[in-house]
Amino acid sequence: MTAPLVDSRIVVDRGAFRLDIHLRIDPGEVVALLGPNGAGKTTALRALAGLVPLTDGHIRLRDRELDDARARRWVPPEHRPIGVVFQDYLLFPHLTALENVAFGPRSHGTARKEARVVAAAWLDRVGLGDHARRKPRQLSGGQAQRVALARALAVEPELLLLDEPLAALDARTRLDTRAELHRHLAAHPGATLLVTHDPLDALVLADRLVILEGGRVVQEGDAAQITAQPRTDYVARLVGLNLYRGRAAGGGVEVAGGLTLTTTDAVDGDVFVAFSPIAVAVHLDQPTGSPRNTWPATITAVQRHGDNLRLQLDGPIAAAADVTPAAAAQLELVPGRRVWAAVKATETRAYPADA
Ligand SMILES: Nc1ncnc2c1ncn2[C@@H]1O[C@H](COP(=O)(O)OP(=O)(O)OP(=O)(O)O)[C@@H](O)[C@H]1O
Repeated sequence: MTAPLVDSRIVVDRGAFRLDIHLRIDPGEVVALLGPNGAGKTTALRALAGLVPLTDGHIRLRDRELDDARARRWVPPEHRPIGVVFQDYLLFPHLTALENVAFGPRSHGTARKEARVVAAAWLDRVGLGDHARRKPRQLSGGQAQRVALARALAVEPELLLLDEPLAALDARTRLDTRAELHRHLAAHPGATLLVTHDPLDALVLADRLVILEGGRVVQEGDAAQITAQPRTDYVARLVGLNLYRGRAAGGGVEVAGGLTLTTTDAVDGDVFVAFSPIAVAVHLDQPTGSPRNTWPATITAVQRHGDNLRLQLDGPIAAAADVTPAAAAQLELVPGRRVWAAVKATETRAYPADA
């Protein structure tokens, strides 16, 4: 096992909110910090950058202690081998693209002339060599993002921090910039921490996902592990699954509302059961026949979901069900309608809750 590049315990108190996480990042690794609003993602990123003091814990980068709350050690941001791209890029409006990028190396002590040479090379690498003299207001959102990335990479940081790097872009630009960012991150020899609440950014750009909720890590792993076995409602929604906690015994899992779901996975004790909204069939009468789980439900909402419609169902368990527009029209699936939901045992996945 290689030694981690970043080894940290980050504790930050902000009034009623407390962030308390262990975060390790390997050399060359891209980690996405994912979580709902207010989970503490930006706080963690700002603590790593040296912009927020630790209440407790430490931040070690390679063999250097950047922060140690108890020893009262704190290395200021400009002396950290860290590059940051903020959510709104924070380009200086009165400086040209070239001067904005040169600001990175300048603030790390590089001489003016050399900083401009480095900056020009980085602008070339992000495809903006011919925009060097433009001011930020003369750049598109995607171009400003690339200037901010060039500025962060121009200091050759050991750790690159990206805070919602694509959030300010429209859908089309986002697609192109995401692919481009992926190339730059693959070429970046240092480690990267990416803060996002877009699961697609995380899945495309990151090697590993760390999921934060309420200032704590609730789950971490690669995309396959997380999508296979979500462990919280937030993660389940993120990967598009219905998720329930229950007690398993003899092939059945007792979940909420006295409902027992039959699964084909051999499990025992406290478990999660997950299934996709696509696996949920909706009927007007209780279906019989092949081994199915069925329960009565009321439609509470109908939303467009890709080519299908997504129904929110209330009942002994809350569930999302995807149906075709044709089925919805034929069965008159509208809010308030009482239906039967059905899921085949083979479409469910059950796994231990305390793994
Ligand atoms: N400067 C501050 N002073 C006091 N509390 C703050 C400050 N900044 C953030 N907080 C609080 O810290 C908590 C975490 O905020 P943070 O911005 O880290 O979350 P986040 O996961 O990045 O959220 P978002 O996705 O909305 O950006 C929130 O409860 C927030 O209200």
